[in-house]
Amino acid sequence: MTDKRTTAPALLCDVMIQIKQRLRPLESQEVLWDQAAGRVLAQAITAPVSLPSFPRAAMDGFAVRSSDLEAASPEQPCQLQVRGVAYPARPWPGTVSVGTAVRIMTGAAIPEGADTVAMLEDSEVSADGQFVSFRRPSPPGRHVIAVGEDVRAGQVVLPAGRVLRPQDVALLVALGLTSCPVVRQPRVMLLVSGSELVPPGVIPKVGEIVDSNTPLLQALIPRDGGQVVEVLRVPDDPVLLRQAFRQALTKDIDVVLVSGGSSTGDEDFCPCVLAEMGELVAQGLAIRPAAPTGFGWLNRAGTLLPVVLLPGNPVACLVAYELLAGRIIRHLAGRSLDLPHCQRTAPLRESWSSPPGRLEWVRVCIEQNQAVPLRQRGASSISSLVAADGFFLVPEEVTLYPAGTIVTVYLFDTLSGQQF
Ligand SMILES: Nc1nc2c(c(=O)[nH]1)N[C@H]1C(S)=C(S)[C@@H](COP(=O)(O)OP(=O)(O)OC[C@H]3O[C@@H](n4cnc5c(N)ncnc54)[C@H](O)[C@@H]3O)O[C@H]1N2
Ligand code: MOO
Repeated sequence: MTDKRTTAPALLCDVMIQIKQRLRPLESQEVLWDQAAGRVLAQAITAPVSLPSFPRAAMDGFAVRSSDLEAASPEQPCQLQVRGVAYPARPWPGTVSVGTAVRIMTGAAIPEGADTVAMLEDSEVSADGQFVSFRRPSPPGRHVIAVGEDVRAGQVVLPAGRVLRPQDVALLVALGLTSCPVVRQPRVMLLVSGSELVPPGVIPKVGEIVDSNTPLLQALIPRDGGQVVEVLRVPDDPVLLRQAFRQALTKDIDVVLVSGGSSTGDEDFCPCVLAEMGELVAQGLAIRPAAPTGFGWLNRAGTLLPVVLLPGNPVACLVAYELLAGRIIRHLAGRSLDLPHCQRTAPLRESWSSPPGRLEWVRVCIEQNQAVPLRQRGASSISSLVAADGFFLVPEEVTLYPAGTIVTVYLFDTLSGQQF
């Protein structure tokens, strides 16, 4: 094995520039509507039809000719002859002629001849049901949903790049579309290195620890539109690591995330193996925590496979995922590179000093609308991640945020149900 870290830590932004230059979002695939929510639309959708496609009643009442009720007043009600009933599934087939009305239910097609719906509440029906009278006019278009009022045929209803929401899928289906083109989901391989690791559910002996990074990553990756398709646990052994990297080259995957073995310890072989078998672009990033994070490429038959070396410490693993790996997955998935968290601003309750030249990721709680950095700062403390409401970032050039500085807090909870 060659020498350990010898170069200065790379800037995260420089690594991201290379990634954007060398990697394109994945190709599109057609999915059925029931698989579309949460996927990224690959092409804009143009409405093939108008919605509604026929004029519809917005209220229960009577479809009438507005001109018939022009003179209606409490003193001189207008009486019309009732000719039939229009239901949503059973349109009334005739034409509403002068002096006539058709009872109509909400959602039913407005029959020919009628141009307004007089509400049921404004009507008085004769005992035999043959006539109906109105005490006030109903202007043209009243309680009628016109053709194209919701969507006009030819209109762009959803732009390319949209992460489809449930209501977007409802619109697609309402327009008669049963599938749509979406960006293929990046397929991710997790390569989990560490001789001390036992899989989730196995009771560790002394010296062993449970692999908690795999569940962490398996839960984070779908948030960014990726799919974990392979998980491989490998002891800290360069021969087995080389074998695992070779295996990665045979798999139908788009990204490799390696957990552990990224640093300078005697058994941290991942950077060297990556350098040997591909290209190690960065060994160490100017970030804190997760400084040992590495990045590089494997070359699979001319196609570049990005490889992120995530530090083994759980907090560092999460930070390296959020700042680098998650961004690569979102880029491939056609999503924004911005952090996907809900954000809020809050003043810092106490001052915060930060090392120069490193982007710092700080765990924080929101208390009484103030951002309170956590006391527990260890890179192996999973409970600190659980206790935190979110994090804020301190840019490379900042060394001090005095108390009261307004920081942007990225919240771990994705829905804003939480009350602070
Ligand atoms: N001399 C130096 N030593 C270290 C440096 C350094 O710059 N110089 N950096 C430290 C930092 S910062 C970190 S972070 C760690 C990163 O180390 P590795 O990526 O090589 O990770 P490991 O040594 O394999 O593990 C570190 C720690 O995390 C535990 N671990 C590993 N994998 C998992 C997992 N899947 N689930 C839960 N916990 C895991 C592992 O047991 C170790 O306790 O290096 C420092 N050292
Ligand atoms: O990245 Mo390490 O977790 O800073 O200790």
